[in-house]
Amino acid sequence: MVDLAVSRAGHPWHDRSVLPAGRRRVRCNRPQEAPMTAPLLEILDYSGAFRAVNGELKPVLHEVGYRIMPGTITAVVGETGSGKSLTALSILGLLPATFVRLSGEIRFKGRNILDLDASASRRLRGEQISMVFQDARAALNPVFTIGRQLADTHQLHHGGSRRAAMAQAVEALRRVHIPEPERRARQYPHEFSGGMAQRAMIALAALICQPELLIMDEPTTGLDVTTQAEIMALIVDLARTRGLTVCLITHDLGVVVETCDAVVVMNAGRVVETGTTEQIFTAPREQYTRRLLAASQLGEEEAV
Ligand SMILES: Nc1ncnc2c1ncn2[C@@H]1O[C@H](COP(=O)(O)OP(=O)(O)OP(=O)(O)O)[C@@H](O)[C@H]1O
Repeated sequence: MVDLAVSRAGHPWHDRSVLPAGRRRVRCNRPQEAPMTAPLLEILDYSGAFRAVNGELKPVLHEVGYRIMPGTITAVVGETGSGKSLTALSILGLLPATFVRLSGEIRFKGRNILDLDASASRRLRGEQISMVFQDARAALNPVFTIGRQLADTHQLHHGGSRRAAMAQAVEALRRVHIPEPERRARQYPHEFSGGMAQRAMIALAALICQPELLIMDEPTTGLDVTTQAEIMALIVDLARTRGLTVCLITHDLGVVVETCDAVVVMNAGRVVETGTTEQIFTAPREQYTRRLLAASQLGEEEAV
């Protein structure tokens, strides 16, 4: 397994014209850090299946294994149905009832989180790992204002007065560049645009919850290119200024080459290849990866 600990400095692909026309490159420019040793998250030989109505097991994840090093942005890429989301949902314990774990471990800071009791698991997932889903408006509660949702979560995690929690909510909206945050805090999710709702979700998941690991499942899908770039710039900024570790599930290899430190390539429930973004985009080892890059017209030109 490749350690996804990387330095961003001097990636040769930074100088290559691999971005589609009109794309803005968002760079982390994180200073070179001391070598990191322990992964924040480690998935080991994780296999799982869905139980059909007739009781049969249909395997969907096959000995999945990858590591995410602290402070990095790691992309998980692969075609639809390759197991990216199921693996992420396994980290959060949000799997459908019909999913059966067949083997493996998911270690967070060295501890297997699949064996925690329900309350320890809830605490860990609320406080140290949080997730941003693709459709932020659907993930937010439609009957409460955005400010109230952020303030409630702030109080739940950090206690304190209602007034202080609301001030933190407004500040979090400001930090994610929502204009007029005081006024916006009094609005409901349906009054937010898709991009603004995604920012509010990031404010909630990253700034209010203050997790160590933020999992983002297609956070920019459905947004226009400019909003996508702004959202990714925000995530990169949070990773750089707060040491946030990000696992980014995406189909958009343009976003990956612009923003990520490391890449996990999945296909048909298996990890095909892992490496630094530079390795994956300039010297992919596996044919599947080369095909994926060729299909997106990024990285190696070779069409396989
Ligand atoms: N609730 C479910 N019941 C049965 N099979 C499921 C269920 N959810 C997912 N699967 C199957 O598990 C496999 C992995 O799905 P998963 O959602 O992890 O893929 P993905 O890589 O995230 O795809 P996408 O990019 O389309 O989101 C697929 O074959 C999918 O059909």
